[in-house]
Amino acid sequence: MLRILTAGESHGRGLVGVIEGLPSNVPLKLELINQDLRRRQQGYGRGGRMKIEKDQIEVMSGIRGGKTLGSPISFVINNRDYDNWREHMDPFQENKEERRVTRPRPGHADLTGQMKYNFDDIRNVLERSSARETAVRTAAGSIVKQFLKCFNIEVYSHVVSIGDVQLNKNSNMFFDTQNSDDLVKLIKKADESPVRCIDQETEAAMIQAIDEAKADGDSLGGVFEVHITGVPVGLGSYVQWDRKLDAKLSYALMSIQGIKGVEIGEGFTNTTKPGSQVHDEIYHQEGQGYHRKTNFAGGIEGGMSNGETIILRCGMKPIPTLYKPLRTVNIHTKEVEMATVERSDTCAVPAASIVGEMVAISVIGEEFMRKFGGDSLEEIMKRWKDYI
Ligand SMILES: Cc1cc2nc3c(=O)[nH]c(=O)nc-3n(C[C@H](O)[C@H](O)[C@H](O)COP(=O)(O)O)c2cc1C
Ligand SMILES: C=C(O[C@@H]1CC(C(=O)O)=C[C@@H](OP(=O)(O)O)[C@H]1O)C(=O)O
Repeated sequence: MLRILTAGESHGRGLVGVIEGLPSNVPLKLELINQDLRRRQQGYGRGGRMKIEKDQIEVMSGIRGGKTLGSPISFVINNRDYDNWREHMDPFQENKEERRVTRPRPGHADLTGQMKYNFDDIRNVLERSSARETAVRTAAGSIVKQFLKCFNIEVYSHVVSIGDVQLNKNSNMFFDTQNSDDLVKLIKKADESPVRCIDQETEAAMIQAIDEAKADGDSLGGVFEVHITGVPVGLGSYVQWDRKLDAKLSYALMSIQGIKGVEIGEGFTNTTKPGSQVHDEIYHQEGQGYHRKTNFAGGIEGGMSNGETIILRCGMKPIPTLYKPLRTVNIHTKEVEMATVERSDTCAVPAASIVGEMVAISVIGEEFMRKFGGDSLEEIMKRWKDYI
């Protein structure tokens, strides 16, 4: 079992992560983890906080001499912003009453969290509900990513829509496995671009949409796509509902702050077509084995990976904090007021696409361990080679 736990408040001292269940002897480069942390911090539409933070992993246990020990890996990511928030975070502060956050933001965890945990200060909710937590899941996923790279499994993502600006459907949605290498090249290139879109013209329109939303004090959501290549046939299972790979991936992706929809392959488009145009025909060739020429299923059939690229699409709602705030109710006076304006992102879809990669690859890691699991990398490698 591969398990990942996170802890930490957005403006507290820092964040903590624990990963348990990785085998020993996996070579890990901290620079690659820091690179993924940097990728998550970038993306057009982010607010002032990302100029303050320079996320870096500080390993506390589980790695020695650049390799995993098989023991729990624990690590810390510091919040540089803590120095600016010490007084707000101190429960014995002076002016405590005045500093309380009392005007819940529609769309955030504020109101329900305050009622559920019986707080008189919404800061107690927003500190943990914040997507700052995704820095830890990114670092953890990046570690799992390095493990799976030993087995030629890789993960990519790109943004397919921001607000109502969409990537032309024909350019990537009707994914043809024969052209997958070309698409991967495009997606890798998009990693460098501000919105992470594979088409430059669409990218420019997305940037404009974000700029306009920012100028209006508004926010935008959108859709990103995650591709996982090299996944062997048979991760996940049809034998029990909670072992299905599509269900596990959806669960993990849905847990990312702001994600409200998950689609596997052409899930929704397929609902509008007859079966003859939807199901991927099966071929066999010496050397290549079984394969498909289309991938409308997104690499998963019957709750199991079928050997094709796994394609996942996530819909993110617009950011709840608005500089032109919505109407709300003060939790102390019950008077109508405008919602709290905390410093905020305008659009975090490009950033969320990196988190999507990392939580998806973590699920693949967990299922990979379930199928080929062993105590050392060498032991797992033997089992994997034998199976392949
Ligand atoms: C990378 C990332 C950055 C985010 N930045 C903000 C932000 O700056 N302001 C904000 O109000 N919400 C932001 N969110 C979204 C909120 O965290 C999220 O909407 C909130 O926790 C409520 O959860 P829910 O939308 O899943 O219901 C961000 C989400 C992600 C993934
Ligand atoms: C800190 C991060 O994202 C934060 C997520 C977030 C929210 O409400 O989810 C609100 C903002 O926090 P702050 O008010 O400190 O600027 C974002 O910056 C991060 O991604 O590392």
